[in-house]
Amino acid sequence: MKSYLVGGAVRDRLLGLPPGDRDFVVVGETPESMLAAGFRPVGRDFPVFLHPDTGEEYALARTERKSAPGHRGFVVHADPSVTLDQDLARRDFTINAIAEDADGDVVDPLGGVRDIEARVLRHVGPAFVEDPLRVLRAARFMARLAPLGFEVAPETMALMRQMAAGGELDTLVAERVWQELSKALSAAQPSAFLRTLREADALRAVLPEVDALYGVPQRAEYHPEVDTGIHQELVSDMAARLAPGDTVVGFAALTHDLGKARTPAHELPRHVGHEQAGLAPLRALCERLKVPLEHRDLALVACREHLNVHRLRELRDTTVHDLLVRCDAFRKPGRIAKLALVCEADKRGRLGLEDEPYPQAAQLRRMHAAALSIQARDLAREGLEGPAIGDALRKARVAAIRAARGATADA
Ligand SMILES: Nc1ncnc2c1ncn2[C@@H]1O[C@H](COP(=O)(O)OP(=O)(O)OP(=O)(O)O)[C@@H](O)[C@H]1O
Repeated sequence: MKSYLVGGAVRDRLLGLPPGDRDFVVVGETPESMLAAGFRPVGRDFPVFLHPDTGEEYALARTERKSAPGHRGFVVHADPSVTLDQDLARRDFTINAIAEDADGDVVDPLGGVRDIEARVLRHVGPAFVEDPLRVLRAARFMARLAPLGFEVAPETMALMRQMAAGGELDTLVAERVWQELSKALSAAQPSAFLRTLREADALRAVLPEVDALYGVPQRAEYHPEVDTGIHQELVSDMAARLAPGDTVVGFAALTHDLGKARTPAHELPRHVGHEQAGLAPLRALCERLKVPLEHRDLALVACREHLNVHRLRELRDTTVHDLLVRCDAFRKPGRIAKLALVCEADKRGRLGLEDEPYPQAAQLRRMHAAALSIQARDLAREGLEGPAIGDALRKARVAAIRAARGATADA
């Protein structure tokens, strides 16, 4: 059987990045011959099989023809006559269209190696425009590759702009958009995702709530970067630095200030009440993209509470307790550490303030741990019952928060 390693695995090896999943393309076979060789079929859409021993994906070489709008309207043609070069030519970017045979020899008819060396993300051919998802893929590859010096080729950007202007991005289903967004958030530089989409005039179509923050001014004494859109980029990159790969933290960091787009013009550059104002657009975004619950819940908490965490040192002990209750921090204890990371990213995601200390993060974690260490069952053991337990629990937790505040101040 003639098979080649293709796609991300070859690209990442040539870039010296850690290897991810390995995908193979198979030439000269049929579904029947694959099954006879012990491969197991995957899904219905594409002729893809799993290797009986390694579980790795082997896809029959294929060509595709566009038959309807959107990313679904493809007729796939996979028979033994399809060549490796034909399969590579249907791919999105030259750096993703490099194959490697079993001896480690590289097959590169589209100049992917040259583009890797030149740090260029370039489309393979004119069929690029047939799948609007590729605009988002370009942006998420940039979130990963921009720190390595990559840029989108001007002719590729021109096609992306054309695709965005044609309105085809509206046909993308929520799951695909979320998949690309979450991959971007788990990369080193999520801001490159936003910048690339903006340059293609495509951010408005997929994330209008996020796009709306560009050009909205903020007070320069707190935000030397001034533009709220630039702030959300800096915060997203800071979150990726503080919590690498954590898309729950990353999504909350990206969306914590959405309310600032709703400030009436006569109140600018102040944004009084933007925490509450951000909840509605955030909910709309989460519903539209079917954002997973854990992501949505932390984002809502961070949107609502980030200013409270910033001024933690001024809050009364009872107020800190109520903040923890609002965050559901006694039933979902992992949430507070993530909230602290989002708030730290917010504070340090400002031009020139990247290395400012943020003692509130440790203080919040310490207060939470102290309050969490007191449980209702401990009080029940002391003979308390009914509503008395609730009152005693609150008092004991508030006292624990007070003690932890002192401990933090002494530390
Ligand atoms: N929408 C698409 N249009 C054209 N080619 C695609 C598309 N999606 C995937 N491919 C091809 O399939 C390969 C595997 O896709 P996949 O989404 O797994 O990305 P990848 O390149 O392996 O990167 P990563 O593993 O970082 O997500 C790509 O490298 C590309 O060659």
